[in-house]
Amino acid sequence: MKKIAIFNPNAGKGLNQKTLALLIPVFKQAGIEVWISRAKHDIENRIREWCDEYPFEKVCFIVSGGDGTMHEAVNGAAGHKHAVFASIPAGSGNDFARHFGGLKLDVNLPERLSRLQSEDQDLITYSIKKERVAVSNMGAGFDAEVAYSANRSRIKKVLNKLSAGKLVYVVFLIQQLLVFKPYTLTLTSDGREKQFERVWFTTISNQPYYGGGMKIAPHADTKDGLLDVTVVHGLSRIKFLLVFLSVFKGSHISFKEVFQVRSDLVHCIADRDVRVHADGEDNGLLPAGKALLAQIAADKIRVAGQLALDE
Ligand SMILES: Nc1ncnc2c1ncn2[C@@H]1O[C@H](COP(=O)(O)OP(=O)(O)OP(=O)(O)O)[C@@H](O)[C@H]1O
Repeated sequence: MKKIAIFNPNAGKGLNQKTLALLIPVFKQAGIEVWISRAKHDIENRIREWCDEYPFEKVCFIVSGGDGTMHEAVNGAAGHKHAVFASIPAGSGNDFARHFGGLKLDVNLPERLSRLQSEDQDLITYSIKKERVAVSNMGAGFDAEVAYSANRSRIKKVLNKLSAGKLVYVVFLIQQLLVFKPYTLTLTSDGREKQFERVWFTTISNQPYYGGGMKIAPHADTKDGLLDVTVVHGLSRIKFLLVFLSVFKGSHISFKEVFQVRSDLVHCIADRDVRVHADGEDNGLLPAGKALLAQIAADKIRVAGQLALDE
């Protein structure tokens, strides 16, 4: 199997050049090609090229970065049946590795990698302007606005360097709490249509975690062929804050204003333009009245990584 280690030097605290200089010869010796990305979209594009170069060979992409980097990587390999992913969690959130497992970046990585089993896992396909995939979750509303503001802010880079990247989300959570305007949602899931008023956010989850360890869909299972939909609606600003904070523990599901359903196909229409994220990455605005369609992808994603993060 061809093995390629891909590094996003801008994720999290940034790449430690000294560590990498030490590791590159070890990786090469173990037959692992090393590639360092420079700019957004490079990983997606380069992985697509590799998949075209090796159409019938198994290729293991060992990806160092956060959830945004994993989002790029899985989109690059979408439709390629022989791609396997392993994650070196190096971002500020790392929800991919929290659920699927991650590898520590050290000289023993090649040996650990060779012992890992890979398994097929569900993947989300969604379409707004074009068809894309998301591996952990996607959503519309308040959380997408928080992620959008946080990822664009300069303070995230500074806080990441201080290993406090998550703090930026608290800053923008408070800001959005003051300005966010809830929307009306028409949701079709599990074959039924339902309307919700004063919706703060709608999340479509493949796995339990999002936002850096928040248990938004505590019972989500990446092998059940179903998406876990969460709609948080009908709350005052103060009560919404209370419910949102309870997501860290997963206890939000006991509030009557939190609706959850499982479905292989989900259809969302909002009454106003609403911001959408996929794996925490901005996907622009879903225009009012236009449908966001998300479903379990026909093809599974193969992931190697049983050493789940224990944070
Ligand atoms: N292919 C790429 N090559 C280099 N830099 C990238 C690439 N894609 C994104 N970036 C930059 O990397 C940073 C974000 O990476 P990523 O989203 O993986 O990690 P994070 O934001 O630190 O953590 P998380 O997404 O887990 O919260 C941003 O500064 C972004 O501009």
